[in-house]
Amino acid sequence: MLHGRPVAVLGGVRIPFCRQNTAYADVGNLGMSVRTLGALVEKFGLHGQQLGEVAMGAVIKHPSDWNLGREATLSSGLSPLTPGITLQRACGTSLDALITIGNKIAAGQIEAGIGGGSDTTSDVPIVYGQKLRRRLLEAARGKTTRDKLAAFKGFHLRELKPEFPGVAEPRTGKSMGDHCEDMAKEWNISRDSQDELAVASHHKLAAAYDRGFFDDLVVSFRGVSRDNILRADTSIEKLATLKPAFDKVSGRGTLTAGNSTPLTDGAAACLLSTDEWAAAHGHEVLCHIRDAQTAAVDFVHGEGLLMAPTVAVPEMLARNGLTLQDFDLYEIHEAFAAQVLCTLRAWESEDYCKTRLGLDAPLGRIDPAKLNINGSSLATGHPFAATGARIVATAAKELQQRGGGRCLVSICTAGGMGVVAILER
Ligand SMILES: CC(=O)SCCNC(=O)CCNC(=O)[C@H](O)C(C)(C)COP(=O)(O)OP(=O)(O)OC[C@H]1O[C@@H](n2cnc3c(N)ncnc32)[C@H](O)[C@@H]1OP(=O)(O)O
Repeated sequence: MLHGRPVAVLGGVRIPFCRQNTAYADVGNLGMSVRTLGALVEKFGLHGQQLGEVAMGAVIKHPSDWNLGREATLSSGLSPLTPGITLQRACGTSLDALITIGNKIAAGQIEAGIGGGSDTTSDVPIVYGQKLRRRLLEAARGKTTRDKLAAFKGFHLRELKPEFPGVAEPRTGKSMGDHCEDMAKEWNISRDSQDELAVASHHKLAAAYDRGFFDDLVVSFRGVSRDNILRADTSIEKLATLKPAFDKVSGRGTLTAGNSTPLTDGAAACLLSTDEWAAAHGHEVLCHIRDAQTAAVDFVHGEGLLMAPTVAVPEMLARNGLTLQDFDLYEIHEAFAAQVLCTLRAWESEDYCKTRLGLDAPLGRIDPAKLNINGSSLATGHPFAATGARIVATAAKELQQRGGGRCLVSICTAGGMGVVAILER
């Protein structure tokens, strides 16, 4: 989809992203989403207005969040006649939310809508095992005290053992970091190159904050005004001292706390519309979403878990008659420094491009000076479902400030998928 009416990006906002168990430990997805949507409503003067749709998502979600998109909309200041939907594609969630809104706009179903996402790694749903859950339901249904007590016949204390949401892939039992460590070994990605990319991300983000780039993109929340993950004073020498975080035994582990995204809380959202709606409401169009694509890899049988963007991008380029070099900016989500470097190396590899991607020649090298120029997830942090909207808001503003250009957005996700898009002004 998206090839219908042009889909305009009018802008976005986010709250500062915060390390797990810090400033947002007691807020949860709904609180973060409401603050973010409320700020977007404020920024674009949307009080009381009815939009076509709000699509929000969260990866780690409480049942009490209910339909997060609708619940957050109801507290955002928008008209209660604005519908809301909740969706989820792991780390690609809010880019997918924006594509969903964009497709509705392109198809002529709505004139304007919001896409975004939120994630908490602090206020996570911790549940009891199935046996105790069944007992509790049975007890709740019991009409008499005797019935209720009967539900606990044979109860054992071990049933109280809590179950935490896992960060491991259900099919492999390995964490994202374990999978990315495998990828780094397969593609011979050195520790130094990972640390260099991580330090550069922090320095670029700090510089962007210092020159005021984020002044209208990041709204303070809970007394925080900048991502508390950002370390402007980090250095390659400091990162070199950190121990491997995932492969701790082989002596060949290269992923550390410094070149991996930390567990993060945060939320972000963007406003999309038709060109006509933007003009009628007095808003500048920052850029358009030209196209988008998703792909998946068979990580269960050996492909790199986070390599799906390498497949999605050439499919999207071919459809649009573009080469990998036809971009002024590249926003590649930094799940791990190694994942970005594996992706770039794969696109440069003649063997991979021919045998895996079915291309005649490698996609080639990109200009590193155009990559994540305002920092990315290694420095901002990565609240899974918020990252896509953070990236689109950042890239749209950068394109507007430059007065034109084209940006490739690329996000890898858990479950071996990739979501990519082209932004253009
Ligand atoms: C598709 C996707 O996006 S997949 C990605 C999904 N996300 C994930 O999987 C999250 C991955 N990350 C993690 O699991 C965790 O952050 C880990 C395991 C990497 C690290 O966890 P922790 O060990 O708790 O990290 P912690 O924040 O304590 O940092 C460890 C040390 O490194 C130091 N450190 C971390 N980053 C930096 C930095 N940039 N500069 C200097 N020092 C740093 C810390 O100060 C700390 O030092 P200390 O031990 O002296 O206090």
